Amino acid sequence: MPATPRDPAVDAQFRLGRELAETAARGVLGGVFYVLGWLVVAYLGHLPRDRPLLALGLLLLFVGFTAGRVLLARRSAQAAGAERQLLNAWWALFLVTALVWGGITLWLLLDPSLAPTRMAAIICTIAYATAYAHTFAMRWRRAALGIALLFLPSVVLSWRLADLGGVAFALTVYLVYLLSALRASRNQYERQLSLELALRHQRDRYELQSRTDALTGLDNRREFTVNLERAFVQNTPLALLVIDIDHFKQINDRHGHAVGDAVLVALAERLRLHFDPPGARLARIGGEEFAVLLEGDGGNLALATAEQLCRRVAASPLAADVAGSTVTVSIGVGQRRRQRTPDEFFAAVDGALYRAKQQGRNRVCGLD
Ligand SMILES: Nc1nc2c(ncn2[C@@H]2O[C@H](COP(=O)(O)OP(=O)(O)OP(=O)(O)O)[C@@H](O)[C@H]2O)c(=O)[nH]1
Repeated sequence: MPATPRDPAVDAQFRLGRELAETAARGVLGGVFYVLGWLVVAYLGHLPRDRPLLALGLLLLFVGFTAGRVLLARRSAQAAGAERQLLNAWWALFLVTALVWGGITLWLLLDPSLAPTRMAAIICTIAYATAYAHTFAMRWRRAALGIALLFLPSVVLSWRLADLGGVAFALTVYLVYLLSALRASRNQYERQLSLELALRHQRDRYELQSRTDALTGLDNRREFTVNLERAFVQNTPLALLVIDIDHFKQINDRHGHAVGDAVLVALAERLRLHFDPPGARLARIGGEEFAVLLEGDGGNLALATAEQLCRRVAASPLAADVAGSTVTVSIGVGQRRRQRTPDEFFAAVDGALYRAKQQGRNRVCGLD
């Protein structure tokens, strides 16, 4: 059974897509909280009355940031191929918002006339920084920068303002807590993502196994049926070979089951060399029975290709252990013409294989 290839590029793309989806889901509402925070802070500081233009200008700025988030969320939903640029745009918006809010708190703390609104501003700052630590740990360095932009002005200035001494201590302790919470969230995010990737790999592996023949690695009968039905629906030129090893029971009886298996594996390898996947779909559809679906131009050459294969198998031993005895195959082959269903087509080609067996084996029979 072939192993499922683990493609690091596919994993990286999955991580990026997942990160963008989570950033968009968590980020889209955040802008509204800055608008609300600013409304409260401006109201408590009597800014609409004392400095209406500034109050309105900052309100419009936060509304603009929120609109930017909504636009980015829309684009993120159809991001195929532009995930990295969109993530950078999200973070630019987050960090600019944090910078503006940090600047506002700096101003509020420095201006004694705005003392009544300081606590509201600090509480909003704590809330915004907490959101960074718990919901944006996917990029911990950027989140730490966001926390610093929001929080440092409050921490630094509260240490310098005599009336905020107690708050300064609490803010400093909280900042340390936030940074450790950010680290913990980051580890949890990574663990969850790794688990999800492992589950995806497991799902892909089971999915591949359900389509593949365990011994030869070719498609199994179920996959063959799916491909035959699909090719039928697409209505492109289509040919089918059904190949059966002659007297396979004798090979098992004479040389043992393990050698029989080796012959099956060797024939599968011969088929891979003889045909040209993916133009041909190769399957093991029964014990010692194989099928080849040829789509497109290859279908026109089916009879000649089948005869060549038949000759080549008879000419050289399929596996070292049966070198003394000749292994041959019988092949039924046909192009899709009047058959109305995949079952009808398969039955017709299988009938051709039956005739090849009846006529003495080691030969190719086409449709009547
Ligand atoms: N080694 C091995 N043998 C298998 C496997 N699957 C089926 N067989 C054997 O394949 C043999 C098929 O025998 P038959 O159906 O009588 O066909 P045959 O001997 O090839 O005779 P003709 O098809 O008439 O030429 C049986 O002995 C099965 O046990 C397998 O996976 N490995």
